[in-house]
Amino acid sequence: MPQLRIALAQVNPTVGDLAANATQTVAWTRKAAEAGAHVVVFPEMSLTGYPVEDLALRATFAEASRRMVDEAAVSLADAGCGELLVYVGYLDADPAGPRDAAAALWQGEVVARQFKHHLPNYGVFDEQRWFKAGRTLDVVRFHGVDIGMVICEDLWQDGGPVSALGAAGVDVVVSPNASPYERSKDDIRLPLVARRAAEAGAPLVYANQVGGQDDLVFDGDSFVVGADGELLARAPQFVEHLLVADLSVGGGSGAEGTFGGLAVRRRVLSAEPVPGYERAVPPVSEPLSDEAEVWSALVVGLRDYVHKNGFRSVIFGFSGGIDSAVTAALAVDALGPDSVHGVSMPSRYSSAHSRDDAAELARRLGCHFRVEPVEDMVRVYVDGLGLSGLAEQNIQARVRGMLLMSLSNQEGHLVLATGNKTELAVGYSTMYGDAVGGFAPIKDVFKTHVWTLARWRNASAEKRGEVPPIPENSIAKPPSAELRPGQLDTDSLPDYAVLDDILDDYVEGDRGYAELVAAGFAPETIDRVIRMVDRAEYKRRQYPIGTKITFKAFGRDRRLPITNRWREGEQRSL
Ligand SMILES: Nc1ncnc2c1ncn2[C@@H]1O[C@H](COP(=O)(O)OP(=O)(O)OC[C@H]2O[C@@H]([n+]3cccc(C(=O)O)c3)[C@H](O)[C@@H]2O)[C@@H](O)[C@H]1O
Ligand SMILES: Nc1ncnc2c1ncn2[C@@H]1O[C@H](COP(=O)(O)OP(=O)(O)OP(=O)(O)O)[C@@H](O)[C@H]1O
Ligand SMILES: NC(=O)CC[C@H](N)C(=O)O
Repeated sequence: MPQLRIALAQVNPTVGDLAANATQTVAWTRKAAEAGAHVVVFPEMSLTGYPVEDLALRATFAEASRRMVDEAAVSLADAGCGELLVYVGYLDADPAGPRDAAAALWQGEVVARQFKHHLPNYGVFDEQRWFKAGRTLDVVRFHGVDIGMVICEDLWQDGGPVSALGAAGVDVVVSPNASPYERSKDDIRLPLVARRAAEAGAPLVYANQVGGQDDLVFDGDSFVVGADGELLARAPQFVEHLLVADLSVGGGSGAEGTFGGLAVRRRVLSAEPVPGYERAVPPVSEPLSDEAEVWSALVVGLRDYVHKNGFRSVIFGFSGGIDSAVTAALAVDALGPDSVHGVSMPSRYSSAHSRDDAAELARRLGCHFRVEPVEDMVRVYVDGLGLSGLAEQNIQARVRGMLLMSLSNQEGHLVLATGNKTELAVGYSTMYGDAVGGFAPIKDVFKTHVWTLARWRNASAEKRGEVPPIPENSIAKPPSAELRPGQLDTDSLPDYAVLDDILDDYVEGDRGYAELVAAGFAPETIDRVIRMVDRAEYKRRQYPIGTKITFKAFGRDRRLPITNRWREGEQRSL
């Protein structure tokens, strides 16, 4: 039976940096060559990065991407990797329009080229705006093995391109992917791909991107399944990795023609099987636990946003509360303590424990910390403008926001916003105040989940014999914005456990009023929450982006009009 060693290059490309991504392709192919691989599979659009969004519509970018594929083929050959068959992803364009494309490179040339067939157009994806769909499948015979390819969403279609490849006959299917992380998505992908392998009647090689890109983070988790769906190899999540797997597969006996409406083309590169060699046992990495997975997603999303945008450090307010404490622990895990600057900005309403807890947090993390009282600055506005009530309360948050932005301008740190998904949902933040910043690491984490993550992070530190980073007091105390004497979040909001349950149903589940009542929530609480959520749309639009970890994150996943008189449960007939 012919053998083939396949390497999955789980890399972290940077959108738009064609030259760096091509250099990365050569470097990782070299590693694959050293590992004795015959075939290397990179993620979807690995030369351009993913998603390129409206860059896809720029003719100059598409042209540069097409040129880079040819240059990459030559560079690979020049680097002594010409005998490896290398699958890369890139942006193509032809008279029909832009294409999400993959190419097979061999001996300095592009030997196969295929466009994505199914263009996802839901959630965060707008691919029908960006690309035209392909209609062909390019199979190559390499070392006597027929290799077909499909790109990401093509795998998610029952009876799609994979079943066409199965009908045409292939020995292996390789698949470049850029599948963004969402909680528990890995539990869906593996059985899905196993079903596709059965449909193809061949092993399936699933190579996924890793790393952060704006509000998306990719977990990698690349793997190989056999024709029977058995998991043969699996890469670790959230790190760049070269996964190498040996496959013994049936030798090329497929047909050309039209299958499932798609034209299957074939090209023979080399009919001779590779001489027998000793197979290695491929590694099967264990997936991370639920909380470790979310934590890693938030760390990688933050780190890549900061570094890929040219920053070396971040700054934000340390209030002694749980949100800024979790943000600080994430920032230190992502960037190291020397790149994190905490600022305590006490006002007349700040409690002694909030200052102490903030200082203790900084001590435990070993990050930079300073105290900048805001009382005098606040007084200038309050007295000068005659502010009172909510206006007086909010000016404290606004002075803090201005102070942080000024330090950012002066010292070059990126400002982080510390708001969580619950606050964002109900509009519980001050615009141009605690909502300022360039990136919001926990904006897709519900408040109750913030506490869970804090406890998990402390417990995992303890297990390693390290100091738990988050002061116990920040976890245990009742949350307060401290904008007026004795203020508690629960003065304005329902209890967070109830609130998060309703939000989960209304925001994530898109449930209607009657369904929320049927779920057992008190009608007056539902009314109140729905009104707060709907009214806060304008605030969310102005909020910084942050890493998506849920099925439906605020932003591209949930696009609602701001000017909107529809209210659940308030419909009247004429
Ligand atoms: N549809 C619309 N489109 C565009 N802009 C709109 C708007 N509706 C109001 N606005 C503007 O928004 C302003 C109101 O928003 P804003 O100034 O932010 O103020 P607002 O939402 O009225 O008050 C902030 C709330 O968040 C709470 N808070 C603040 C800070 C931190 C925390 C925390 O615990 O983390 C909580 C605070 O206790 C208070 O309940 C209006 O004065 C108006 O200028
Ligand atoms: N006294 C303060 N010193 C420094 N930063 C502050 C202070 N008060 C608020 N902030 C900043 O504003 C954010 C909003 O905090 P606030 O105390 O209003 O409520 P919160 O949403 O419960 O946040 P946290 O749990 O971090 O306190 C904080 O996370 C922090 O970054
Ligand atoms: N890039 C894509 O086609 C991604 C879509 C796919 N359903 C996924 O999230 O895995």
